[in-house]
Amino acid sequence: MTETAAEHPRPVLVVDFGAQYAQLIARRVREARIYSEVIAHDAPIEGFRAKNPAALVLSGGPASVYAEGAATLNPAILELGIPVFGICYGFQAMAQALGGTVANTGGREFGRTTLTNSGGVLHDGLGQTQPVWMSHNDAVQVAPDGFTVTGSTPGAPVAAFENTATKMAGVQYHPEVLHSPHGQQVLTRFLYEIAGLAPTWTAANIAESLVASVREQVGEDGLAICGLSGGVDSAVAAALVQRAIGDRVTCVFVDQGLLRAGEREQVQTDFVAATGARLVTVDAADKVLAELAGHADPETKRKIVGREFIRSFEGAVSEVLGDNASSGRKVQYLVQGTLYPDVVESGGGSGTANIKSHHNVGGLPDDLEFTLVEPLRLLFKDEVRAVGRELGLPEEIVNRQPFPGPGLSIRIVGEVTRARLDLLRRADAIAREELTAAGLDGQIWQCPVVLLADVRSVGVQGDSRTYGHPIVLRPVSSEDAMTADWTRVPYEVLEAISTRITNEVPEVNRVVLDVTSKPPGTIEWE
Ligand SMILES: Nc1ncnc2c1ncn2[C@@H]1O[C@H](COP(=O)(O)OP(=O)(O)OP(=O)(O)O)[C@@H](O)[C@H]1O
Ligand SMILES: O=c1[nH]c(=O)c2[nH+]cn([C@@H]3O[C@H](COP(=O)(O)O)[C@@H](O)[C@H]3O)c2[nH]1
Ligand SMILES: NC(=O)CC[C@H](N)C(=O)O
Ligand SMILES: [Mg+2]
Repeated sequence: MTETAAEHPRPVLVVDFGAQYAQLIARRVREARIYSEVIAHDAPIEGFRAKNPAALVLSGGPASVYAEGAATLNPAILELGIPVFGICYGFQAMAQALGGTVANTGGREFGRTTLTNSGGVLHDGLGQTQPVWMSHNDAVQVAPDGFTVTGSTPGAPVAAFENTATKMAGVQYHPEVLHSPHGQQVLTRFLYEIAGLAPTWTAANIAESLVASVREQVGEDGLAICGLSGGVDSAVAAALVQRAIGDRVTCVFVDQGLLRAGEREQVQTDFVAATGARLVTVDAADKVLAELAGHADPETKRKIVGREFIRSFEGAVSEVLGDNASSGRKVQYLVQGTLYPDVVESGGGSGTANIKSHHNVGGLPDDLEFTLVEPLRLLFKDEVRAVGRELGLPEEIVNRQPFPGPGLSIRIVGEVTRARLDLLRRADAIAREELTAAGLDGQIWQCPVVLLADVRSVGVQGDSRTYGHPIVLRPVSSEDAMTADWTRVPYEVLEAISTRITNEVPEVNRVVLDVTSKPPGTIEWE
């Protein structure tokens, strides 16, 4: 291990004008293997300079550039002398700032549109026309001096422009969404051909840079505990931190009584076997179930779980310190495998709504005394998996389906009781067994099994009337959990699960399938 911190790569900064897709753009830049982060459009110019960006991408946004109070493009950032790419609002803002004109021309376009190419570097090799995804009311009327117009659509005669001398370019459409099939290629052409950047952000470099920043944060003698769940994110976070500070980190696994069948044993054996990490297990089931008693509101349950995790970590400190407990040493740092979707759904983005408080972000108590170490906070799951592979974690861990920290508490719609947990565990084990037996684990992102504890319906079993609970199957496919679709599980497999659950779990007389995408639904029911 080297002792010097690896130099952090110069980022491509995505300047956020209130876009739906700012993080998605950053992710697409990283897919082109160039490091990228999001920055607020109104961050002070010193903030931009401090990041030493390699290029800027100006995002879309809801405002009109000519409107009073619109999110303004600070002209100083165009004078940093670095390449700039504008998307939608960013394209319009750039046009206006550089002397072109933007107006509401009546040419609004939403959804699929055909772009006609007219030369240039961005669209080179894409043929005469290409489908692009649009979402705009305003349009650039006149491109700024020095820019060549390289694309047009029926509603936007100036739909793309570029100035290779100043390394500036922009497009009215959204190259970052999958519905613009050549979008990634266009973005990549900007990065490589116009901005002249090299693809160096690989899993190996990511791991190295994250290890270096953890080492810098925790310092030479800081002690840390790492919340370990058996899931992908905490396993990768633990492995990174282990690399950074060696045995000064101890993993703590908390059993809140909300786990699925077999999970505790799996963490204790698999993870320790794979990494040799020191593991302390906390049994918090009695306390957590007592705290959850009487609560049916999802956000209340999430906050209780979040708070109790921290209380368990605090309680584990003396065991972690062991012989050092009397020496006055402190465990100051708490490592969590928090990912970007956890942050954004908890309302942690700039101006984003709170959808649900993830226990490790929005569910943290106010009196938290640990300093958080969250090396994966800006990444998406597939990026984390790549880092995990790079660190040598086994595929069984890296490919594991996600399971939420609040566990079965957010899969029981209603109050959480031991009897309900027991019922749900039996149903869940059957669903998992059948999906695995059918070889579907690789296709499914995860399959929450949900108990509608306050709903009952009438059934007939063995010629008798039953009045039981429904179980919901929620198999989903996803790339990063930000959006998801319901997985088309073959009917035979669904039938096997339904038959077994209703036969083997006497409290259940109905099994239903959730056929809702995200949005409008979310993956978990609470
Ligand atoms: N049972 C647990 N004991 C200790 N820490 C936990 C536990 N469950 C969750 N955490 C902490 O909360 C973080 C967020 O949980 P989350 O479920 O999102 O991640 P994960 O379990 O590591 O990965 P996955 O998303 O694959 O389940 C974890 O990375 C871990 O730090
Ligand atoms: O550790 C976690 N703590 C939480 O509080 C939490 N809430 C949701 N999830 C997981 O996040 C992903 C997206 O879930 P939703 O569509 O339900 O928001 C899915 O993978 C969910 O399982 C959580 N994970
Ligand atoms: N998606 C966007 O960035 C839209 C930009 C601007 N608000 C328009 O309607 O034209
Ligand atoms: Mg988990």
